[in-house]
Amino acid sequence: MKYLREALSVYFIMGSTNCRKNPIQVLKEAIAGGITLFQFREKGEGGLMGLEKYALAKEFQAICKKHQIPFIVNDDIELALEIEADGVHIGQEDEPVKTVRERIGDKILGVSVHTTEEARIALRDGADYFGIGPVFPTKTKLDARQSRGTTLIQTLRMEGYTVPIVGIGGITSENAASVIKAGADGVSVITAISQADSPMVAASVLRNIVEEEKWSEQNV
Ligand SMILES: Cc1ncc(COP(=O)(O)OP(=O)(O)O)c(N)n1
Ligand SMILES: Cc1nc(C(=O)O)sc1CCOP(=O)(O)O
Ligand SMILES: [Mg+2]
Repeated sequence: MKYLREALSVYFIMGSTNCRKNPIQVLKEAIAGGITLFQFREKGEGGLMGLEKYALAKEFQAICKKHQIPFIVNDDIELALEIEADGVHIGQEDEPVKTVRERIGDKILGVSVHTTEEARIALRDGADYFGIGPVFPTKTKLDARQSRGTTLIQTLRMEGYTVPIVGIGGITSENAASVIKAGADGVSVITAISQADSPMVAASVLRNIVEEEKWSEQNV
C-alpha cells in the first residue's frame, strides 16, 4: 500500500466487547473524527464467534469501505481472506509471519514486535509495519507484556529501520505526542476512542496531535 505510513496515523482497534455504546455507532463516530485505519479485533471473554463474528466484520468493513478507511483483521487469517480485508495484524504468538505472508499475498501485514531480533525477523519474513507495545500500561489486553515506554521505537529508528511503526498500549491524548516524537508513524488505540463519551471528539483530538507532531518534525 502506497500510503501506509500516513494511514497508520490514528489506528483505531475495536471489537464488540470494547465499547459502552453500539459498536457500529462508535466506528461511525470514530471515522467522522478522523481515524485513518481500523482493525477488527474480536477476542476475549464475551467476544463474538462464528457467524456473528463474520456478520459484525462485514458490517464494520462496509462502513470502512464507504469512507476509504483500510480494514485490518486481527489474528483471524481465514476471516480476512474470506471477506477480502485489506490486511491482517498478527503477534509473536500467532501464525508465523512467513506463512501468513504466503497466504495473504500483497495484503497489508502488521506484526507485533518486542525486541530488535523480533523486528529483524518480522521484516525479513514480510511485515509491512510493526506494532510496538505496550508503550504505557494497559488494562485492555490481559496478556500484555510489561510496558516499556518508547525505548524500542527509538532503538529501531537509531539502528536505521525505516519500516512504518505504530505505538500501542495505554495511549491517550496526554501521551500520544511522545510516541510520535520517539519515531512512530502513528498511534494505535482501543480505550481512548471506544470508551470516550464522544468517540468523534476523541479521534479528532488524537488526529490533530499526531498530525501536528509529524508536521513539526518535518520542519525542524
Ligand atoms: C497495531 C497492533 N499492534 C499490536 C497488536 C497486538 O497483537 P498481538 O500481540 O497478536 O495481540 P492480540 O491483539 O492478538 O491480543 C495489535 N493487535 N495491533
Ligand atoms: C491490542 C493491544 N496490543 C498491545 C501490545 O502491547 O501489543 S496493548 C493492546 C491493547 C491496547 O488497548 P488500549 O489502547 O485500550 O490500551
Ligand atoms: Mg494476535
